[in-house]
Amino acid sequence: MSSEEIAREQEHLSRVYRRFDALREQTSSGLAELLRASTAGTAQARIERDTAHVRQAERLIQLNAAEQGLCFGRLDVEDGEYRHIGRLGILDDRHEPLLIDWRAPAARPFYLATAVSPCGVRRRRHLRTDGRTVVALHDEVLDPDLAEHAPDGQVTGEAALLAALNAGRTGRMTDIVETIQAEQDRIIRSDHQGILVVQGGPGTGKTAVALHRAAYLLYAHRERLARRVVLVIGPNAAFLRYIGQVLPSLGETSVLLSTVGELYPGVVPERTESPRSAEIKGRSTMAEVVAAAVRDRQWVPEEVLEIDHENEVLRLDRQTCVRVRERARETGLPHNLARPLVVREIVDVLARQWADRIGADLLGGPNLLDEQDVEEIRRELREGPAVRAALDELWPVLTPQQLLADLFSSAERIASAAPGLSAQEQRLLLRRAAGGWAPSDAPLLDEAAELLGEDGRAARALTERERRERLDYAQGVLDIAIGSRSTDLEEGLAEESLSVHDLLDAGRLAERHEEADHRTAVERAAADRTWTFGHVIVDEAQELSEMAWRLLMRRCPTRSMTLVGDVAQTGDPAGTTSWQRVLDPYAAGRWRLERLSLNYRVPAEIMAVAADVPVGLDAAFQVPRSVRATGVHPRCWEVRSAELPWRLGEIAAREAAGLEGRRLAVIVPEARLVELGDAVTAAVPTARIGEDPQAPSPVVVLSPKQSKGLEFDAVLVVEPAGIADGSPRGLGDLYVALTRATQRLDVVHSGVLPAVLGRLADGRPADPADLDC
Ligand SMILES: Nc1ncnc2c1ncn2[C@@H]1O[C@H](COP(=O)(O)OP(=O)(O)OP(=O)(O)O)[C@@H](O)[C@H]1O
Repeated sequence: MSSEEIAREQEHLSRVYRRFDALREQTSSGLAELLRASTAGTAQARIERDTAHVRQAERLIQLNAAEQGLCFGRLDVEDGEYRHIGRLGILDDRHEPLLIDWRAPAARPFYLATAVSPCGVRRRRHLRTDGRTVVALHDEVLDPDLAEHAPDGQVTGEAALLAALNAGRTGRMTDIVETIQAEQDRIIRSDHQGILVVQGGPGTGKTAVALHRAAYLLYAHRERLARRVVLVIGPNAAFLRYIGQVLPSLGETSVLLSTVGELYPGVVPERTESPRSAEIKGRSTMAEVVAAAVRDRQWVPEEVLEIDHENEVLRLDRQTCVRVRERARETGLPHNLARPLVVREIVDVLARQWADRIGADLLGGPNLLDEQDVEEIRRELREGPAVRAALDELWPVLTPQQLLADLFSSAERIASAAPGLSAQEQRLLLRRAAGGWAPSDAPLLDEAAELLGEDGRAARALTERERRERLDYAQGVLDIAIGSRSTDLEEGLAEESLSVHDLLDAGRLAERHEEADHRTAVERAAADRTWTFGHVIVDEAQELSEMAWRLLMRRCPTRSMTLVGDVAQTGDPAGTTSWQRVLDPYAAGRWRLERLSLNYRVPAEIMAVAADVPVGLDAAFQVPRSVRATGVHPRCWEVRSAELPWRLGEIAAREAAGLEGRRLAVIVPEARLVELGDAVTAAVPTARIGEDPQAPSPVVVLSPKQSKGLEFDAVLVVEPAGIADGSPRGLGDLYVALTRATQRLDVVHSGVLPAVLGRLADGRPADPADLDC
């Protein structure tokens, strides 16, 4: 590329940055002014100031995020005009576009135009920058006339893409705004309103597409989505850390990243459990089990319930209790909300019994007590400890935590609530009441919360008490103000002058002292179980259980969702191998399936080895086509079974020594994670077992499940047969393990290789041509 051309681009880039700096300065001083502004004023004025504050702060975040690689492309269009494309839109002083946001319609041809279908584009240019300096240009000439005269005959095609794909991995996913491909762009900007499912093999950019779709939707529907927040669900904490920087780097903060297990506010899922019990708890039939567990707590005595009252005994017979229980159930109210009815009816029965006894006319006349007396008896009974204890037995107030802890710690309760489970399955649910929660509990807690209902009375009482306290305080302030009024004023004058009371009553003063909720929408969404999100994105969606889907659907009644996954990679026994089975119950006929077919992560040589694995699962699977080959073929090491740990350590140490800042994952059968992990860490002290969600290490030892969604420069897959046989979905796990590498794959085994790795077993170097590269 000629140096004049680079100089011309540099001139434009410098102009863009000058304007960018001015905008940032303006935004940050506007923000500082808002912060300095007094906190006085009407509630309305405060709301307006808070809104302006949030807007300015968001704008500043967007500007800061966009600084690196601010402008990355240029489109030359047919009328001789050109547009620069970047991370955000910037206008000059005369409101002419200096830079177009990558999400704006005018930028779209940058991602879609091809030589066959140029979309009015003559040339697409990628700018490579270092800080604020243009260092290289890559042109793609889409107009045949122009191509003939292109300088140095440069038609660089996919140079920017390949540069991005060949770069070393840092343990943090980066955005792909500069190189989004046409099939990805179509999904990112899809205007489908309901559930969009993106099915694609490993490395096809599903995660990248999902995150860029979130950024696009926030751009296109900012008002609605920023208020309601976008929820992004990932499989585990390490994965969320891996993707955590992508949306902030695009200036988007109205996004909550979470696992399903963390979606029940206040519960941190730390308990480990077997995949088998997680699978049982993930079944949709568990909704019925939870409902039955609630019903089981609505107790009636076998014959009579006796209640001590003032040294006498009141009696509730079974029939009465059954009648009250049925009436409460018939209301259709959640359990806790139906309790007042139960209390009312039971107390009434007892009060009448007591009144009959103490108000009886010994001469046989009518009862001597009037309705007021009976009302007094009701009040006394309601407050009596014995009656309260009886009510707690008949219809206790329950929290979801209490309900499930009681259920899972009692074989008897499990047997009663889950008669459909075999005795062995019931045993798998049994556990100690203490010990916290597992990820599979969150959907059950949520289900229980729906059935129990929040008992809002306590919260309402608290709000009322706080309001009264504020009023009392305000009244006190006014009284002090009146008390301290000057006494020097002449009488007449004092009457005429306005008092504080005339200007402000206690109610309005109290309102001023009301604490504003300064939490962001994302913080509020995270703390609120009943929050409904503007859009929900689910990554590795094939792994979610039926119960997890029930929870997510409740959080998104509009069904505005993007689900990305690969049913060939399903590893969790609770997960699915059919989108239809998962979605039809919630949105039959209203979900759309899109496919991604190109593999950006895994080089052709590795895919040639991995390609037969999903075919072993289902012959209909289409393996994605790799966009690049590296010339590096996977290697296979056979070692003696007894020697595996130390030989693995030796191989890992050799690989680690040649990493040069790159990252290596050693993926082992889950059952041998600790044993083989120890062997690797003994040989490579910097290695870690399990990806650290806080900081990645250059060498990590992972189970296939832990490696899901992640990628590394080099991968060592250990004992593939152990992975394939390790669980009912073992082939899915093996496919995941084999497709994590961006550069090189090695396989270490002691036993026979699984048949699906035939190409590796043949010792034939994998041939990229097999994948139609
Ligand atoms: N258009 C693109 N430009 C540059 N890099 C891309 C592009 N598309 C995907 N990638 C890169 O390819 C790699 C794989 O992408 P991603 O993790 O999104 O794939 P995936 O389909 O979610 O994979 P898996 O199902 O195996 O987890 C990532 O490093 C991503 O940044």
